[in-house]
Amino acid sequence: LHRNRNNLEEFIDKICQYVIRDMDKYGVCVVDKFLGMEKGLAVLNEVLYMYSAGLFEDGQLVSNKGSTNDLKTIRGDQIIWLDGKEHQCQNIGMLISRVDAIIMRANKMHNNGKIGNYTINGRTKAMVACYPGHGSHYVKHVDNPNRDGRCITAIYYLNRDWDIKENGGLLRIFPEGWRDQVADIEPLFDRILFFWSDRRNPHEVQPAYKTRYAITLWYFD
Ligand SMILES: O=C(O)CNC(=O)c1n[nH]c2ccccc2c1=O
Ligand SMILES: [Fe+2]
Repeated sequence: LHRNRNNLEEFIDKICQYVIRDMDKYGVCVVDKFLGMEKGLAVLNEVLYMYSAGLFEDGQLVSNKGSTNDLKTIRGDQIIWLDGKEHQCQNIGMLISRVDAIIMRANKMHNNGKIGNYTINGRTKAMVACYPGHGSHYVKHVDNPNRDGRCITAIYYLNRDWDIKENGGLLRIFPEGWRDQVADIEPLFDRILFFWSDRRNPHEVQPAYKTRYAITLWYFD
């Protein structure tokens, strides 16, 4: 266990350098193979179990232009809020503590205890979101447009064998200052994404045609 702990510490340090550099440079950072296959699957199985148990709240109704241009209301994202200490959520809890470790370490390591210009001192619970397919999407938005305290969005994706052409569900970020460039992020299994939550990063979830799961944490300063 001791050896694993060292590896974990080293891993967290490495990821942390990467997050600090990319957040400073782009305001967006993607890390793949965040937990590894075994732990990633354990998190996915807990999410699937809760979904099959009907624990997700009903998705918000989103009006969608139907094929004949009539307004079709479809169910958008369905969510459940967790603190990771619930029964049957210990792997989700482990994921949350790994992300916390990265953010807290980045806080310490970077220009006297700040990441960007923030001193992170808290976060929301974890929001597990499911886009049920059938074109469910999320319109272009800013997570924190009016200084509600959230400064970093962290999204962990759980979608195995995801084919963006077939299944859609692309996350497109329109980073401020990138002119007409965009950041297209596929919601791939065991991928984690960080970005500044404020107006620097308007983003949208394009229509998904297969069930699409993600776990989001928002960090406060
Ligand atoms: O899943 C993604 O790739 C990006 N997802 C989002 O930007 C996103 N942003 N804000 C929300 C607020 C409430 C419920 C779901 C969401 C949501 O999926
Ligand atoms: Fe968002």
